[in-house]
Amino acid sequence: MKDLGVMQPLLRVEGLSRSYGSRIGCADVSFDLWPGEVMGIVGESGSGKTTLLNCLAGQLEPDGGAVLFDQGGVLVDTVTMPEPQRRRLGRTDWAFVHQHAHQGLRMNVSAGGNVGERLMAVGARHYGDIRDQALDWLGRVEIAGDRIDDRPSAFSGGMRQRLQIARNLVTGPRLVFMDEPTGGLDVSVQARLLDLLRGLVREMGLSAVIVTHDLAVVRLLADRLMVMKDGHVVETGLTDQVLDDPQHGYTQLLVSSVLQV
Ligand SMILES: Nc1ncnc2c1ncn2[C@@H]1O[C@H](COP(=O)(O)OP(=O)(O)OP(=O)(O)O)[C@@H](O)[C@H]1O
Repeated sequence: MKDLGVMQPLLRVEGLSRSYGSRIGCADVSFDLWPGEVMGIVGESGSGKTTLLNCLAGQLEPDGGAVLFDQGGVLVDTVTMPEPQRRRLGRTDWAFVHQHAHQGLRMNVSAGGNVGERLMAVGARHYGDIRDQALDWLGRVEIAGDRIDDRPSAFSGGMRQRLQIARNLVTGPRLVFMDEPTGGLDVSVQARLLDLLRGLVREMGLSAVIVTHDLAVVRLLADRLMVMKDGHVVETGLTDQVLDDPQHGYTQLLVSSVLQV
């Protein structure tokens, strides 16, 4: 029999809340994320998805609650840890894919440099190795190797987003946060990107938290789903279960596309 006693979540979120004055951003959010699991967070505009993601990723200070991350078998609260330690996590164990690629890329640095920089942040020093790995990753995100010295400002929206993904995944992070990774792109470009992301998630066994208002994105990528409304989690469960048999009235509206999300 499997010893379930030794299993520990990668991330444990407890009672996370953040308000903006009297306006609720997110309130009392709790969940566990297991290694290799992808959690989708859905909800209409203004439901608190981005606030929650930013609090999880240490980019926004919550008013209360804990974000515990597994470090060598111990769950450490990343909210109360010293800032330099949290920044280090952001460079090593965590990755953040922004909706707008320019927020996650250095637009005036070459594509290879954008990828190589992350490797250097975790200690890589050998120029040849860094370039080889960058080249390999450009290939994995379907960017031709001869574009390695081009700047992302010369790339299309889809290419920029794929480059941002390469930059984030090259170091093998243990947890990836994604904010609307396919948002703002043409539909055909979205489909290709989604396909690519699905391949990478499966191949690398990625643990991720993905915020989106696009149910097709969670259908393809997320194992589990959290539905948010007015800052609160109203429903949570396995993705297919929630989408095929939504229990909460709000989720039913969301799934039946009555709500404009
Ligand atoms: N900087 C801010 N100042 C004041 N209120 C904010 C701020 N950021 C978000 N809010 C409010 O917090 C609530 C949640 O917003 P949030 O951006 O987290 O939602 P969202 O689900 O990510 O929306 P969208 O899908 O449109 O990005 C909203 O009522 C929003 O108006």
